[in-house]
Amino acid sequence: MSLALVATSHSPLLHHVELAPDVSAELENAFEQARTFVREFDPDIVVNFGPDHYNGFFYRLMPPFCIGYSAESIGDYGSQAGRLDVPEELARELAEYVLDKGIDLAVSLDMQVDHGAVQPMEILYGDITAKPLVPVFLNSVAPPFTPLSRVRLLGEAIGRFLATRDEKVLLIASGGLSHDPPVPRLATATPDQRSMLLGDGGPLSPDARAARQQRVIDAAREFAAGTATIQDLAPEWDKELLRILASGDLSPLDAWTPEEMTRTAGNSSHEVRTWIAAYAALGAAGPYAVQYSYYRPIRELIAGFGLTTALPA
Ligand SMILES: O=C(O)CCc1cccc(O)c1O
Ligand SMILES: [Fe+2]
Repeated sequence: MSLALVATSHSPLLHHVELAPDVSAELENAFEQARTFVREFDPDIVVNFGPDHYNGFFYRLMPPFCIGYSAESIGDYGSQAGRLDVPEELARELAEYVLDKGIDLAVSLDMQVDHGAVQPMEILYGDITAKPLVPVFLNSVAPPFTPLSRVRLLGEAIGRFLATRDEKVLLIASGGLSHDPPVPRLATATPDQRSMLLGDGGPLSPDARAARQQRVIDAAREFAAGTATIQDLAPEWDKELLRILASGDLSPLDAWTPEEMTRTAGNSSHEVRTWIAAYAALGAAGPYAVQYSYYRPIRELIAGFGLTTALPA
């Protein structure tokens, strides 16, 4: 067994807004560093820690964690649609192992995933089917949230399972860091939004999807112009998180409450759960060292944008 990790923010706005040329070049350099890293590691399989934004998981039944035995990307914001190459047998063995260690999770025989799960594969490989991939969903937008200690334990159990395997495994985490894009929320939902959040009515109509995406694109333009009402990015919180993840000791995160995360870093800051799980998985196999670390708060993307790579030390 050997492990490697790429954790990166995602933002569908990458393809829908203009960035200053220097920021764009800097970001492209970060992506290129990650591409070189995965090319050199040359994984056999990917374990992909991703959130969802009410495209595959709804309040009709919202699990904290779910492993997909089979999965399909819905293709929102122009992301690549279609089935992922999920090794079903491995996904099942992983889910059984994690449950056996006392970490409750759901399984899906047909997981639907959105940009939040697939964008790193698009950035790294230009193809979401480039590697066999086991999708691990962590609820990161739909309160109530499980404590971070449970996220850490999920990651550790996955890391221990992977330590028993022969494959070279790339751990991918997707999301965060601080950010507060205008994703509909149950607490403030209109009746129509509430029905959408429940998952009633099936897939959004093309018009409804276009309207939903345009609302986020408009919010990003306003946020960059300084006129949006969404919560500001929290660079100090982001840097503290990156410091803790790089330290190899994730236990300080057990004291971070979901409420405080939301208050300080925004409703979608919970996407950092994917990073915590992936780093915990890497750490379960032994000491690690961060190889590359990029961070910049990018209002045009509505993201405290981070990208790190890490390897066993
Ligand atoms: O439309 C949505 O559901 C949210 C889109 C979105 C925007 C900025 C950063 C993100 O992480 C993100 O997911
Ligand atoms: Fe997201």
